Amino acid sequence: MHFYKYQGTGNDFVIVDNREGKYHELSQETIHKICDRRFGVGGDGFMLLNNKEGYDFEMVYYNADGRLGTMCGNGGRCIVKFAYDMGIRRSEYKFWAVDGEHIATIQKGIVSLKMSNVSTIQQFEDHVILNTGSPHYVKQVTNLKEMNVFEEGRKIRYSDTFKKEGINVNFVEPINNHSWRVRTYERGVEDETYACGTGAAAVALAFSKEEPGKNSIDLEVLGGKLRVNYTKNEDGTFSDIWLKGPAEKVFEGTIDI
Ligand SMILES: N[C@@H](CCC[C@H](N)C(=O)O)C(=O)O
Repeated sequence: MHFYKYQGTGNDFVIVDNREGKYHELSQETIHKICDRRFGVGGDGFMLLNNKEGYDFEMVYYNADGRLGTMCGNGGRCIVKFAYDMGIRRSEYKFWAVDGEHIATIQKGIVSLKMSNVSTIQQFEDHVILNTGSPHYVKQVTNLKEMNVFEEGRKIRYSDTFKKEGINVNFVEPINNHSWRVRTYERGVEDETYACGTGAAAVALAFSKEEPGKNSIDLEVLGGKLRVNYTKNEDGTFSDIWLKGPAEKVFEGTIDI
């Protein structure tokens, strides 16, 4: 199987062009092995680029554990860059993913991806839960640089409340008024990753200003910088959510499956 490896702020993915439909039947075990950093190519996730009527393509996303995933923001940005590199050239992309239609653009190496609208945010005493295409737990902490995100994130992800469905756990610390530092424990990878796009969007919305209006937040993640733009509506819902950042090809090759 010919594969391509892409990364967006260090969130890395193996991508396969499946427009001929040869790879619809890959097993969970095969995908898990491809994503293994010792026995396979290595990646936080695996994606198929499929044909889809009425769209430029369809994105099918699997977590590194080989299970079909919910939406992946950085994966979405990487697959748009992949589509461009494969000759699918558009000024504006329209593609289908597990949570519905997405729009994206590429400008000067920055891939901007429109995320699904968010209507509900659950506020708890010391954390926030919301779904930006994937489920996220967001908690503000101090000394984030020194924190053991793997251990602390894992405790929450495998707590009685979340162990069945799983959740992505984001720890955040403000840098200034418009930027936050974020580190994420990702469900399905079951480890800290260098970035999480739906997590970055979740952090931006979880700590949005009280007043409705347009806003822009910068997120510093282990693998670089992301930006999230959004509109907070009068009724407290969020729309026009854009995830922005770099996405690039790392290498390509073939693997026996
Ligand atoms: N890396 C992601 C999120 C991928 C999905 C996640 N692992 C889950 O199971 O919810 C991103 O960039 O959004």
